[in-house]
Parts: sequence; C-alpha cells; structure tokens
Amino acid sequence: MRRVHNDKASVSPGKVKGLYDTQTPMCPICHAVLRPGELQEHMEQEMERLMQLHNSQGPAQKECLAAGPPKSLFSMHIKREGSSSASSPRPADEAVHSDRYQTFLRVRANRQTRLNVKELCWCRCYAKQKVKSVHVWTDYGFPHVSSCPLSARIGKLKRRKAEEDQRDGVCVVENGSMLSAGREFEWAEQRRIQMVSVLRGFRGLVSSTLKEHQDSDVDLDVDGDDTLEYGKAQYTEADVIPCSGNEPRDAEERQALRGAVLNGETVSRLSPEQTKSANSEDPTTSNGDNNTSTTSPRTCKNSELEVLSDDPSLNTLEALKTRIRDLEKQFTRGDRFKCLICMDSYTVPLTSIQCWHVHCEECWLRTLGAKKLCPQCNTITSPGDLRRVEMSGPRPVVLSGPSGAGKSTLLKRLMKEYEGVFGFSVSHTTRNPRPGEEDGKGLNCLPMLLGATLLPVADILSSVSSEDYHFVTRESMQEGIDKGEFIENAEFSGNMYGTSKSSIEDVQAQNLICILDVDIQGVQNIKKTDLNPIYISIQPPSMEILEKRLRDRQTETEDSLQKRLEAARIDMELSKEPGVFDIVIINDDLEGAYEKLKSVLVEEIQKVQDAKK
Ligand SMILES: Nc1ncnc2c1ncn2[C@@H]1O[C@H](COP(=O)(O)OP(=O)(O)OP(=O)(O)O)[C@@H](O)[C@H]1O
Ligand SMILES: Nc1nc2c(ncn2[C@@H]2O[C@H](COP(=O)(O)O)[C@@H](O)[C@H]2O)c(=O)[nH]1
Repeated sequence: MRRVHNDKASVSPGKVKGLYDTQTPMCPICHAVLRPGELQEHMEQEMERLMQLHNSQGPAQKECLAAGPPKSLFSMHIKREGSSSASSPRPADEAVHSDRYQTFLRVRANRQTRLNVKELCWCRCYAKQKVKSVHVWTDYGFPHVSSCPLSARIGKLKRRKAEEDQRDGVCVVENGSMLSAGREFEWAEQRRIQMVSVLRGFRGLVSSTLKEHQDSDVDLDVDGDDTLEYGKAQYTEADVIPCSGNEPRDAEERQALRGAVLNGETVSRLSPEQTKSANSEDPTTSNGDNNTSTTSPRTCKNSELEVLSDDPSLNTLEALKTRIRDLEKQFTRGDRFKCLICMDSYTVPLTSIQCWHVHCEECWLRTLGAKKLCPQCNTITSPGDLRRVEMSGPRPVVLSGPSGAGKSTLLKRLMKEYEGVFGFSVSHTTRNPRPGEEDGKGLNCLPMLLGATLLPVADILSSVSSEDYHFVTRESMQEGIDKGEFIENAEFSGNMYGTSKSSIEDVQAQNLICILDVDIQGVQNIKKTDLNPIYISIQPPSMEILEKRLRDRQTETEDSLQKRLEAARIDMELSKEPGVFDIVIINDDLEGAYEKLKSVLVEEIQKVQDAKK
C-alpha cells in the first residue's frame, strides 16, 4: 500500500477536489493515491481494518455492522473493482476497472462541484450547521438531518417488513474513515430509514441513497417512482413552456424584488406579466445564486416550509399539514401569498416533490423550460415531480349559457339559500346600465346590505341584481385589458365584457365560492388560465322558449335581442361538445334545474361551511 497522501487532518476540501481533478485513483477511505493494480488489494485491507474495528466496538455499533458492510459508495466500489475475491484481476481487467473507478471518481467529483456544497443534507438542503468534527455526531445522527422534515423523502429507502430490526441510531466507525447515520421512522404510512454516509476528506455529508444491508429486505428506489407516495405525475415534458430566450431581462431588479418578498415586503414594481417573463429566462435561485444574493442565503431550513420543523417529532406530513392550515388562515384573512417568481398571487400553486417549494403553475413550467431546476433552491426537478397544491379553498364556479337561459334567476336562489357561501365576481362591461342596476354592486354585497337595512330579505334580494357590473367606457376597459388586469374578456352583442383578476381575488380572499357569469367566449378563455373552476352551462329548453323569456324580460331592444338570439344558437351548439362543461343543466322546470345545480356544488358548499365552523 503506497500512501502518498495520508495526512487526513490536512486534507481540505479544496485539496480533495484537486486530487479528483488529476483523475488519480484514490482510496475514498484514507485518500491514498493508488496505482490501478493496487486497488483491489488496498480495498481488501481497508475491509479487514473495518472488521477489526467492528470487533472492538460496542454492541450498538456491532449491530450496525453485523449484517455485513454497508453498501455505500465504498462497498459499491469494492464490488466493481474485484470480479472475485479469490483471484486478482488480470492486467486487462485492471485497466477496465481502473477506468471505471476513475469514472466513478469523476462523476462524484462533478456532482459535488455541481452542487457546490460542502455540507449537504441528504434531503438536499444545505445543512445550517457547519460541521466541525465528525465526532460530535456520535450521539444521534446529524442535528440537521434528524430535524429536517424534507429529509423524510429523499432517501427513498423503503422497508418492506414492519418487523425489520430497528437501527435507530448511529453506526460510527471511529478511527476509521466512514460514518453512517441511520434512523428509522414512519412517514406517509411507510417505514423509512434515513441514512447518511460520511467519507473523511470531504469534511461533510455526502448525499447518498445508501442501499443498506446486502441481504435485507430494503428496496432501493433510485428511479424515483413516487406514484405510491404522491400519486401519478400530473405534468410531463409536453407541459413545459419552452424558453423563448429573447425576453427582457433585468437581473438586478428581479433579485431586488425577490429579496423584497423574502424580507416580507410585497410591493412589486413590475406587472405580473413583466415579472413572469423576466424571471422565465433565468430560473436561478431566489435564495440567491449562492454567491450573488443580496439577502442572506436562504436554505430550506429557513424557508417558509421549514419553519414548522423545530419539533423533530413532527413528521413531514404533519409539518406540511400545519403549513397548509397556516396558509389557509392567512388566505382567509386576505393576506395572500405571492409567488416568489412572478410576485403575483397564486392561482394554481404547484409544489415539487423533490424540494417542496411552491410556485405557480406557469412559473414552474417556464422555469423548467429553461433549466430543470427549482428556481428557489436549484434542486433538480422534472415536470413529473410537480404536483398541484390544493389550497382547499372552494373551487370557483363558471356559470354560462345563452342570455335569457335563467342563470341569474338560479343564482339568486342559490345565494339566498346559502347566505355567506357564494360571492359574485363583478364583471366590467361597456353596456349601459339597465334600470335598477348599479355600478360595482354584486351579490357579494348582500351581507352588507342585510346588515345595513331593516328591509325583509326578499325585498333586498329583489333589489339586488346579480348582473350588476362595473360600468366603464371602452377606453378604460381596453386600458385595463392592456395592463393585464383581466383574466378574460369578450365582445358580446356589441359590448365589451370582462372579468378582472381582482374581482375574483376579492371573493376568494373571503374564502367564498366565486361565481363567474360569462358567455361561451369567456368559458373558452378561462380554460386557458389556471383558475380551475367548475364549468356549468345553463341551457333553455328551446330557442322559442328562450326568445319568449328574453322578450318577457323587457330588457332588450329588437336589435340587441336578435344579437343575443344569434349568440344563443352558437352557445347551444358549443355546449353540446364533450368536455367543455362539467355539467349542462336544461332550465325547463326551475325547481328541477335548481336541485341539479345544488347537487353539483354540494362539495364546495360543504368546504365553505366547514371552514366557518
Ligand atoms: N325555468 C324558468 N321558467 C320560466 N321562466 C324562467 C325560468 N328561468 C328563468 N326564467 C325567466 O327568464 C328570464 C331570463 O332569466 P335570467 O335573467 O335569469 O337569464 P340570464 O341567463 O341570467 O340572462 P342574461 O345572461 O342575459 O343575464 C327572466 O325573466 C326569468 O324570470
Ligand atoms: N365573457 C364574459 N361574458 C360576460 C361577462 N359578464 C357577463 N357576461 C355575459 O354577457 C352576456 C350578456 O350579459 P347581460 O348582463 O348584458 O345580459 C351574458 O351571456 C353573460 O353571461 C364577463 O365578464 N365576461
């Protein structure tokens, strides 16, 4: 054994990197630089030394070693190096094995360099505490690892047998070169084990999906089939928004904005569109690109998701549940979270099962179009890792159908029966107000009206029209559209109509079911957004009955009536297309139509009512 470098204490990470750079085969245990033919023999000696140490260890450590040497990078290496323990490799084999070993070293060194990490928790978040000495861990694993809820999933080591012996503690080979820490725990109804191996010379933790004992029943799920734990993948490469590469960029402003948000300020000087596109080309970290951040570097330990994990007994699921409850409370209070990437409110928040950071759908998909990394922590992320986050607020409802089909008639009944459950998204229109219609007054004002008057409810209901709008001029409406303030807009019967983002947010901030009354163009446009509503079409029994109802309502001129009937024909055709609506209700008998409408909404109604308890 020729030890060129054996002064372990003096091996700095920089030096180790230097050694890798030269591609010299090196023992990962003692860092001796070896000639290719020496590897097998050297490794056997290391093994022997390990076993000797085992005999001089206490019972806990012995148990760890009893099932044979852990199959760490180290043991994998041994397996590769020697085809048989009895005979030495032939010279030709030696060259091959040496090549493989060098490849292994290169890959490992590259990985380490890529991650730019000295202390890397196996959950891939940066351990907060700098590791001074490996000996401080002999008590119970690593402080960060044991308290980090994210670490619960990353190892992906699943035990099949519940009766598998508990190895709740640390297996340490002092004096020797390798430490491993194992802790078994229950998570998501699965028994799991955390394992971390430490190779001296790295002065830190090496993230390793460590396959445990050779003959144990442990499955190593390296391919990351997360279906069992997190359900089927919801996104694929096809969903990724390709990076256009020529959008305006302003890294400094972006960084400053992110910094502001991270520090609790929510002011955005860019429009959502600007920020979305500005961020899309550079999905580097919001926690700073490690070196460039003006804010203190964020780790997953001090990110929002981690705050809950002070109590190590909280498992990941509980921590996440608590987090969601907190978010819901804040959501109900009205102070909604902003997506760190676009600085806009979340509509469809997605989380990655790799790092659990949450961004809106578009931001994730844009980011992954540029780099397959989480924009917040740089964890490698593929579209298949993304999952929708149910904020468990009620889903909005889009009510559509020809003018005169009976949408507002049904809505009024619904809001009367379920007071405080629904909120109407007040649209903008350029049409003139009808008699009795007031500007900006929607049905969501009903509770205020009830509180402020002694009139019977029925009288108030008849005085409140669900069709009240923000009545605006074409110019101001167009200006709002140009600024990106509308989620959808359409031209109907010679007038502009549109749903502003804030009209939906106002209702959702109160945790009410947001109702949107839009024409078929509105439906088509909303389908392009990430609002994810329930789509309901109210249809008249026939064109003749529709015409009669519209005439009887006495709100239209002959000209506008004809326009509406023309639009109704198109609407009735399109509503028959499969997949456009979740349900089509024929409003023949009002009672029957109302019961159907209620039955579709019962789940969402329940959500709101439960939240009020
Ligand atoms: N099932 C029904 N049977 C008879 N008349 C009905 C029925 N449903 C609604 N109506 C009447 O039809 C007319 C149109 O209804 P409503 O105003 O609710 O339609 P709408 O779909 O909201 O129209 P718009 O889109 O133009 O606002 C009203 O006068 C209403 O009283
Ligand atoms: N696309 C949108 N359509 C809307 C919106 N608000 C109402 N409407 C639809 O317009 C017609 C006519 O309404 P009316 O009040 O003039 O009778 C009707 O079909 C509504 O559903 C909107 O914001 N966007």
